[in-house]
Amino acid sequence: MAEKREPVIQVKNLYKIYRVGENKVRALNGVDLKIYKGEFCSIVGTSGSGKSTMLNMLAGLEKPTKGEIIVAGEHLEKMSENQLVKFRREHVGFIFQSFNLLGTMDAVENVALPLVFRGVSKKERMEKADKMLDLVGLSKHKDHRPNEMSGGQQQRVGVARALVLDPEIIFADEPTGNLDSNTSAEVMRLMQRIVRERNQTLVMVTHDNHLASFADRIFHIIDGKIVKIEDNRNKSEQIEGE
Ligand SMILES: Nc1ncnc2c1ncn2[C@@H]1O[C@H](COP(=O)(O)OP(=O)(O)OP(=O)(O)O)[C@@H](O)[C@H]1O
Repeated sequence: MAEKREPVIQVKNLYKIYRVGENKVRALNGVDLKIYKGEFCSIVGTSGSGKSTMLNMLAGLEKPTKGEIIVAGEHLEKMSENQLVKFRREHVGFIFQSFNLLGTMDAVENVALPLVFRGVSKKERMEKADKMLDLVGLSKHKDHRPNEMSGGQQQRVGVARALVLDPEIIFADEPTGNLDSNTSAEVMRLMQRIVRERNQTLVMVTHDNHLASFADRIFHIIDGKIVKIEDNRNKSEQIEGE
């Protein structure tokens, strides 16, 4: 059972409170959750519910007001900025809504780019990027630039680029926000398959219940609180901690 395994992400009593003038906004208002290795989890909620804040905390992009965030055995809330940069480089991959591809580079070069910062040789970079593009079904588009590809193809390049470093955890913020519903479903199925095959952990935030349902488990967030966890694998519902 998943519950017996060590979680790769654990959040305890997490709060993020923003001050806006005289007011306090409780973006996260006491969150507890566990995510296990190999899971595809989605965090779903309406605009302003706290999804992006949650993802930023889990990825070490922002500091909490209170609480613990333990990712890959490390306490993020205790880290300095420099330690967080190192943590992200070593453990985390990102898939963005806007793809963030470089227009002057072709698909292989875009996918190989993160490896440049790792000091990987050119030959090895190209080989790895080439393999990743095969994995995401873009074997025929390797020398295409972003403006010579469809939105779905561009996002598949984005997925390949996030995975080329073989990160333990991948974070995706509305990864198909710019795509039509059929293409979105295709990208979801692709992410689902790859994460399963490679036993990676994927955390996605979205406002879209249908897209969220592609995940193994779905965390519903309202006003900075997880109100329900759906388990798609056995279709039962559970409340965290029970
Ligand atoms: N830097 C900030 N300063 C003040 N308030 C903030 C800040 N960032 C977020 N908030 C507030 O915190 C709450 C949660 O915001 P968050 O961006 O996490 O929501 P979200 O669910 O991702 O929404 P969306 O789907 O619209 O992106 C909102 O009320 C928002 O106004």
